[in-house]
Amino acid sequence: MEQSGGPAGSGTTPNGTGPVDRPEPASASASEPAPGNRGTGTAEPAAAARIAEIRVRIDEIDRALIELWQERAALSREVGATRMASGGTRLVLSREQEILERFRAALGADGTQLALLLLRAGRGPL
Ligand SMILES: C=C(O[C@@H]1C=C(C(=O)O)C=C[C@H]1O)C(=O)O
Repeated sequence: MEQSGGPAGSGTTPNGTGPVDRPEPASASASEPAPGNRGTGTAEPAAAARIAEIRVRIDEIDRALIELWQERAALSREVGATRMASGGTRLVLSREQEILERFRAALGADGTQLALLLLRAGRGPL
């Protein structure tokens, strides 16, 4: 995958002053981290240990997000089916606007994009 922050493999940010942002070495070399630190992106043991610890929580959060995402989509589909079976509309745009605004207020422009994906997950593309 393309790395951001400078030309591939340059090892510096665009102005050359920022932190090093180079991809992991593809194969064993002098600069490769010790085996216990592999995959953390640093050869410094204390930093590698902290990164591994934080990643445990990140993985928990990701699992919860995926589960909540799927639950929300199923509930949204159920609302749509219930409404249509009762002669109602498939969508309620005023409610979708409220949700978009909720996410925008909390997270800014990325929140709007996230809410659009959430809404789409529950009803498919328009
Ligand atoms: C779930 C509903 O139906 C649709 C889906 C929505 C959603 O995923 O949040 C919101 C509005 C509706 O277009 C609802 O009306 O609450």
